[in-house]
Amino acid sequence: SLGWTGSAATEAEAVAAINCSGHGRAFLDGVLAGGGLPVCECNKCYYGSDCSQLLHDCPADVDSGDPMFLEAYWQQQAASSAVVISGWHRMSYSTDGKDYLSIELEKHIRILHQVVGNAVTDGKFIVFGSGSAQLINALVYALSPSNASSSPASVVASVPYYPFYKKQTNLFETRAYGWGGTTSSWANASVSSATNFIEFVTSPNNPDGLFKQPVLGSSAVIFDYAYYWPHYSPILDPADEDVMLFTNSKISGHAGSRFGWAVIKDEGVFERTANYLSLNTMGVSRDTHLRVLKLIKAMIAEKGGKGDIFEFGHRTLKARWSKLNELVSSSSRFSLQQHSARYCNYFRTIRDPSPAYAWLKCEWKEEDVCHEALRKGSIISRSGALFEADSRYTRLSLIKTQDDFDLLLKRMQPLVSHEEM
Ligand SMILES: C=C(NCc1c(COP(=O)(O)O)cnc(C)c1O)C(=O)O
Repeated sequence: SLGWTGSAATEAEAVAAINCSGHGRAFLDGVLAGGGLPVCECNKCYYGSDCSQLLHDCPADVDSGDPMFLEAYWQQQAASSAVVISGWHRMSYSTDGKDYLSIELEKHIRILHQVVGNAVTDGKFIVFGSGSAQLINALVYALSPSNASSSPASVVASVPYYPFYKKQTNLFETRAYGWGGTTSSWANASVSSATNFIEFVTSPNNPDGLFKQPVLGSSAVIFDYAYYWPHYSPILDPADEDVMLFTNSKISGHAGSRFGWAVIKDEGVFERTANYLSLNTMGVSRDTHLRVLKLIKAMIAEKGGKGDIFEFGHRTLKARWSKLNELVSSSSRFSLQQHSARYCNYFRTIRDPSPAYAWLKCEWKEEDVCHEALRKGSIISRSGALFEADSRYTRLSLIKTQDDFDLLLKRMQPLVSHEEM
């Protein structure tokens, strides 16, 4: 018999057995329906107690980068990815590692980077964050001048950029740093050496999927490698920068677990970042440490095997890209960001990028606000204006559920069948 874990296992199995017709799932902590079992939580546009009904005039929602394309993978890896949390698991504020880190989890993060070959972590420090979202401002704080006498750091990014960089900097700004606009607005200005910049560089980029490099030769650059994983990108050389940001949301797909990390070379910057986390939340939930360790161990164990998550992710996104490319190239109405194939050190072959997002351009003259044109075609996308780019562009998330992607194609089909008036 299973002893004290028996009831936890029985509950988990019962909820996993609830049938939601493949268009939803039930959770242990879901709202209880009649009969005392949690309800099915349905994918967009599906409804009914078992999610089997499809709403006919429901828009395809490809707005958020919600990485649900990996849910199917973990349902296939049920045994290797489950963990039982005892009632007395890590109740203390303190952890076994310094600065609210867990020793085994930090070790396995380093192994994961080694196995994938996408980053150098030897001789560098690691800080955990509740999502890399929490580390965005922690790193800006850590890289800003600590004495009031120096001029504030100007936080900048190149268009199109992930909106959080500007939103968070504006919300949390102090006299030590503030949002300094886009790099292009500084390119021509006579930049005095006194202006110290903190430049965000996302590579591959959100939303356009392109590899990016720093533009201003800033003293401090935060490289956001959220998408530098084989699901989305050929793995060229291991990234080896002073400040690198990663998120598990886009690796295992567990955005809901809120776990990211920074890899930092300079000890002073590490200490300031760790101090921020200590004062902000005293680290990341230890329950999350346990779960993420289990997931990372499973991903490492399956490398190169039939359960390799990166093979699953790449295969899934490659298939989605080929269907989307086929649709878009059949008409002059839209165009997609062109990507070039590169040799991938992970798959040891030349491969196309399969970015998380499609950066779609509306080519017809009168459709200069692209996300509105798509909305009329019952597609919810994320406007290019949010990335400070031209409204002729809009972002399509390709990493949501298969239902979301299938509905996107269904809604795109009629749009590419018309010709310009
Ligand atoms: C979910 C989305 N972005 C997450 C993201 C994040 C935040 O992810 P976290 O789940 O907070 O770790 C950080 N950096 C970049 C470049 C990102 O794209 C999105 O753009 O829809």
